[in-house]
Amino acid sequence: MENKVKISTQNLNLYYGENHALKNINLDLYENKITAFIGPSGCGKSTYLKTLNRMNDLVSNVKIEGTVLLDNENIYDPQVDTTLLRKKVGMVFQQPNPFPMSIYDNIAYGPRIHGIRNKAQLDEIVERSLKGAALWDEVSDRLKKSALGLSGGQQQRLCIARALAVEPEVLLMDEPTSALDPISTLKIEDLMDDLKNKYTVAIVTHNMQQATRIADHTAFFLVGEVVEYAPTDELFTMPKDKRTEDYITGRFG
Ligand SMILES: Nc1ncnc2c1ncn2[C@@H]1O[C@H](COP(=O)(O)OP(=O)(O)OP(=O)(O)O)[C@@H](O)[C@H]1O
Repeated sequence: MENKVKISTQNLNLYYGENHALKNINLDLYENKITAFIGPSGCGKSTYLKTLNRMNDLVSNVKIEGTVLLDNENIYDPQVDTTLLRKKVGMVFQQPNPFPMSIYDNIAYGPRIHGIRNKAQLDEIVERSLKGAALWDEVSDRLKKSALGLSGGQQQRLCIARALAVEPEVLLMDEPTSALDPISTLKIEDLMDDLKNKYTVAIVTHNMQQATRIADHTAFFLVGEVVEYAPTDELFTMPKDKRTEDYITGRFG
């Protein structure tokens, strides 16, 4: 299948005060594909991920230059409504962070904020989102119970369901399995493979095996730069840059 660009990053620079954390990033994310960002700690992977739905806007003393096109529209245009942007480009974090409320209310939270009040409609969204996150069968009989009673892996799938509830087009995941056991990790990886049929997915991971298992494309970051970006199997079997080769063979990082 041909690669269609969903997000195009052009000459993106980001500074935290004096720290030039992203250096001239040019990278395209493809629709209905999973793109992984790998690289040593502090190289800018999370920072880059967060530029894709303007989460860094919330950091004080940050300066962002360049362009990020989502379906050919610049998300950094001053006219852009960041609430709507973040509805389109959802995010899942490293630590599962369900709200201290029922499973149902966790999922209904976003749709309610966007004005949906009708009970039947909310019921339908909750069921669809939990099914989409492969959690429905495990929780359908306890929707009114606290989300905090779920296991870590279930909580992370709940957070994915919460992201799906507002019908995003892109899902950003920042090390979504690093706090989970191997079985929960495999469940989330299977789920991601499903999700890409409907969404465009970007994931930061420290786990190179994970990138090879799930990602269509992988970008290798080093001190704020993208050193190499390629189809995952190429990047891991025939890296073009010596620094990529050194990293994937475990010589540093
Ligand atoms: N909110 C912030 N304010 C100031 N500096 C920050 C902030 N967030 C990140 N940085 C700095 O930006 C650089 C890139 O950090 P970032 O978290 O993006 O790296 P990373 O590759 O995701 O690292 P890790 O794998 O450890 O999560 C680092 O030098 C970090 O100290």
